[in-house]
Parts: sequence; C-alpha cells; structure tokens
Amino acid sequence: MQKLPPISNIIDFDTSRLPQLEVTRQRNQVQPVKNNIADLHRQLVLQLQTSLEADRLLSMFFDTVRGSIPVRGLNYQHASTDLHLELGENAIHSMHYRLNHQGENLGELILRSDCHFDESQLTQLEALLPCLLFPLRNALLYRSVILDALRDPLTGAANRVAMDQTLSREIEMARRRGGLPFSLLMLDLDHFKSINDRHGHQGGDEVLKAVVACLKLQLRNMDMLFRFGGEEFLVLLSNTPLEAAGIVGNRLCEAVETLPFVYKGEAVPVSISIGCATYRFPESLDDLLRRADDALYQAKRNGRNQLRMAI
Ligand SMILES: Nc1nc2c(ncn2[C@@H]2O[C@H](COP(=O)(O)OP(=O)(O)OP(=O)(O)O)[C@@H](O)[C@H]2O)c(=O)[nH]1
Repeated sequence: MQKLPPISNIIDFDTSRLPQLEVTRQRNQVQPVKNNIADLHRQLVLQLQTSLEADRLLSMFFDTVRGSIPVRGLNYQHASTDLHLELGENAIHSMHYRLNHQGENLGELILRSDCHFDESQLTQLEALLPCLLFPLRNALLYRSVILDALRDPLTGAANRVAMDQTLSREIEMARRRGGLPFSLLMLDLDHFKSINDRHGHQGGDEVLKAVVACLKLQLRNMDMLFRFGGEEFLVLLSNTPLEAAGIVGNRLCEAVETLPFVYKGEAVPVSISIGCATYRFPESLDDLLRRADDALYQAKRNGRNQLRMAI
C-alpha cells in the first residue's frame, strides 16, 4: 500500500490565498486567472450554502474545482463523525490538507491529480478551499447531532430510533426487489440481573460496553448493531440467508463466552442467547421480529448461551 505523506498543509480562514492572489497576479499581470478564480469563489460560496450534508458539499466543491484545475479525485475523512468519502478516481500525485476552523479539526482532504500541481494551480486551489470551511463546519455539526440522536450514549451502538428507521427501509427494499434475503439476530445477555446485583450498575454498564465492542469486532462493516432495550440487542445482516446468519450468530455466542472480562480484579463470565430469523417475503416487520423473539425465547429456555433458528 502506498504510504501517504504526512499532512503539512493547514487550511484555515486566515490562510486564504485569495487576497494574496490579488497581489501576486497584479505583479505578474495574469488578470484572467484572478477573474476566473474570483468568479469560481463567488459561485462556490453560493453553491455551498445550499446543503447541510457534508458529502454533498464536498461533491459540489469537487465538481466546481475540477472545472478549472485538473483534479482527478478527492478523498475526505473526518474521524469523529465517522465520515469517509472518495470521489472521482485515484491518481499518483496528491495534495494533502488538514482543514481547521478556529482550532477545530474539520477533517483531512486529499486532492489527486495525474501530474504535479503547479504553483498557479495550488494558488487557485488554496484560494477556493476556505469557501468550504464554514459550510463544512455547519454540516459536520449537523451530522454529529443526527448521529447522537441515533446512537446509544453508553455503548455507541445504534439506538431504537435508528433500528426502526433502518429495518423499515430494509423491509421496503426487500419487498421492492422481490425478497432479497436479510437476517436478524436478536440477542440478550444471560443472567444480566445477577451481574448487576454482584458488581453494581456500573459493573453492568462496563459489561454492556465490552460486549458491544466484542460484537463489533466479529461483524462486518455493513452489518448493523442496535441496542433496543437494556440488555437487548439486534444485529441486521443485509444480503444474508438463514444458514450464513446462523454461522455469524454462533460466532457471536462463542466470542462473548470467551471474552476475558475482568471487573475490579474479578473475572465476570458473560454469555448471550440469540434468536435468528430470515426475512420471508412478504411478511411484516412485526412478524419477522416476533419470529426472532420466539427463537430467542427458545434459546433462553434451552439453557442460554446458544443460538436458535426461527421457524
Ligand atoms: N447496568 C445496567 N443494567 C441494565 C441496563 N438496562 C437494563 N439493565 C438491567 O438488566 C437486567 C435485565 O434482567 P432480566 O430481564 O431479568 O434478565 P436477565 O437477568 O439477563 O435474565 P435472562 O435474560 O433470562 O438470562 C435488569 O436487572 C436491568 O436493571 C443498563 O443500561 N445498565
């Protein structure tokens, strides 16, 4: 894998090259570029006011910039809101920028090109980049508010609101496509009341966090984990038929059972029970959840720490 050079360019409002551009171009007498960039700048400022979606803003920025600078691809990352974006194509040359606004990290941006950016292109680029900062800052704030509304603050898993929205969408898609298989794993910690009784609520909370971290390690990026009750979780496995979902479910049981969890020096044995159900076109969401719940009930009745498949 190609090693990325360290990020050396920081784009802040104060570092805008637009005022400098004025001076530089007057000295060099290259008036059309200045006008072109000033126009692009105005156009971008207006455009970037039209959305609060960070990916949409970056895509508008990319489209506008590559109208005048030979940028082939754009890569953007903002770790704290978990935003990763790739636009266009890969290319061998790149410029790396760390975007800042009043000390606040607004992410890292890489612009790619087939050939080295020359000084004039960099001047143009860096005159346009500050247009992105304020809209991007608002979009990231908006994104983090939305993420918080959909996330369980204790474990970081998606919450009940997110679960209802996601499952409704998944059913809708499965129905439209005529029933692509997706599966649900309904999960519940075993004897969690005794864990709370023995180790206190704080100990119980630590167990919940450790279990979520353990489950996430076992799941693929596209699988979604929701906490929908106190010690109840649901995993959505898109494009996954019953047999494959059973394999994942067994793997989760095993991973949690072998979790070496220690609280205040004492080993705490933890296990989960799972009910697994695969969507059957055209059943309703309630029916699917009821089947997963019945299977979970069977797993509990059968001795816990196991997976049961829904009928
Ligand atoms: N620490 C902690 N405990 C919670 C939280 N939410 C729910 N609980 C506890 O979870 C426990 C659930 O207990 P029960 O429903 O009896 O289930 P259980 O003891 O796990 O028994 P089985 O599910 O039958 O194996 C209760 O003691 C709740 O107080 C939470 O956020 N943190």
